[in-house]
Amino acid sequence: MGAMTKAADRPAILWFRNDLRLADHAALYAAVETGRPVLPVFILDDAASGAWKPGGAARWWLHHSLAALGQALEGLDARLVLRRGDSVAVLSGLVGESGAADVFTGGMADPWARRIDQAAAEALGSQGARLHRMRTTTLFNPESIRTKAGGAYGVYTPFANACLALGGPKPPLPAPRSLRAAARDSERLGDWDLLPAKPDWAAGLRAAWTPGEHGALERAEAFLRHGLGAYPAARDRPADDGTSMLSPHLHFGEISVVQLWHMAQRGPGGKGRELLIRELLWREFCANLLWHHPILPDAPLKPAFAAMPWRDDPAGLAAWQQGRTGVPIVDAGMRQLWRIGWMHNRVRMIVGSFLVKHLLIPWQQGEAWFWDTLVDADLANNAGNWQWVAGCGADASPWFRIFNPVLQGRKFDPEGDYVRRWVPELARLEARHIHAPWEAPRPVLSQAGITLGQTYPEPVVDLGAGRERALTAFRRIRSEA
Ligand SMILES: Cc1cc2nc3c(=O)[nH]c(=O)nc-3n(C[C@H](O)[C@H](O)[C@H](O)COP(=O)(O)OP(=O)(O)OC[C@H]3O[C@@H](n4cnc5c(N)ncnc54)[C@H](O)[C@@H]3O)c2cc1C
Repeated sequence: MGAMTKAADRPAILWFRNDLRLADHAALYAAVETGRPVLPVFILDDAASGAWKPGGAARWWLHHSLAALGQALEGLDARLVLRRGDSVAVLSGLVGESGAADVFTGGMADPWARRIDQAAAEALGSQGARLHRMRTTTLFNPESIRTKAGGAYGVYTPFANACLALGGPKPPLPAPRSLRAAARDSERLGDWDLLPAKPDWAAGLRAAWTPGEHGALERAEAFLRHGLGAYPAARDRPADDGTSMLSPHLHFGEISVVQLWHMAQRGPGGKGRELLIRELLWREFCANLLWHHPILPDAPLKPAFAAMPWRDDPAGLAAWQQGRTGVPIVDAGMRQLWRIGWMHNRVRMIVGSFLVKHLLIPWQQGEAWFWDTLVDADLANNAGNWQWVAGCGADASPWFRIFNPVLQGRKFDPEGDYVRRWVPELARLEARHIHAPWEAPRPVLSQAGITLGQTYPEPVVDLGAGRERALTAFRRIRSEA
């Protein structure tokens, strides 16, 4: 069939990955520009991604995002082709079936995806077709941000300054107005079992989010209009919902970071814009780290940390995962994560520090739990930030600086409203006790309906002792770290 197809009718395959949108999509744009019919495809390849296949919360999001993309394509009289299996085999099959000569794609700097890219380029080449890889998920090409000596940046600030010196990314590309679509058989999204069924734990996710390009743009516009001004003050107070909550939309590429950058330039700006751009550059930095250090999700960038005397503590890990550590700000964060698949950044730092320092549990175990429960689970951001929290990353917080979760709670949740929202059994406790209920006088606790050890746990670790244990462990590897 391939050889029989007239050149002008040979479709261009558009292989969607974590760039599930129509606007500012360099690969889609290039496919449309060929003037040939476009065959849009998404491949679910759980075997290739291995341990890093999308976790439970991300699968929920992926289902809805693909449904939204499918609908948007139908608006252009095109049909999204869904296939499951080995990416290279699926692409080769589609090229064989359709006679396509070109496959356009973007997305995915993840090491497993880069391996697929290489294998796909070779396989398609042997069929007389070409893989065109475009940039759709980052501001800049990771190879283009280099130190003066030509190396990769390991520290955020000079990296961010190098990006800013480039003067920002090019303006975003428009979404295609029309599409000459090619069609092939598609699997049914419902058959992929991406949604939880028994039990259906996704009620909180459904209430909190609207996956898809439309939902992403609405959230971005609302945040830029109403949230950016207050962002500098509100972004560190988890009770205020003062951040954009765009991370899952950015991870799945329902809005591009380039679009967001340019949208942010239009408004009044000021400090809020500057800080938002700085955060987008943290995302870029993590992507860059993963590009240059594919081991980032698995092993410490500072090799001395491989000798860290971590503890094996299944009970401590379970208490942390379930939000039952007895440390209110930690439990609030972990329960927010469980309920809506997202946690405020300040609290991510607190719960991360508590796990790796006070409990001395390996950061990879926290990383894995986040991977399964975050709707924004992103290989680069998750690994980069866990390494930062653990002190073993490229540009990490010093190991000996150990967050005190009580002081962090009092500083960033002074009224205790965030704790009250997510840990309702503490809701009646006054603000001055809410971050350390074990220090509250017994009558105060009983007036608030709390019996420690029964209605709410005693702390799983004495904070002072946990801190000392962590420092001792660190001293053992310090000479090399
Ligand atoms: C232990 C730990 C694990 C994390 N895991 C992830 C993850 O899997 N996926 C993820 O997207 N973020 C992760 N982060 C980073 C950060 O917490 C989230 O990006 C942020 O909370 C998302 O909320 P927002 O969209 O409202 O952020 P905003 O403050 O509105 O920031 C806008 C965007 O900037 C980017 N950004 C902000 N902070 C960071 C950061 N520290 N590192 C990288 N990018 C950042 C995100 O894309 C975010 O959507 C992690 C942080 C920690 C401490």
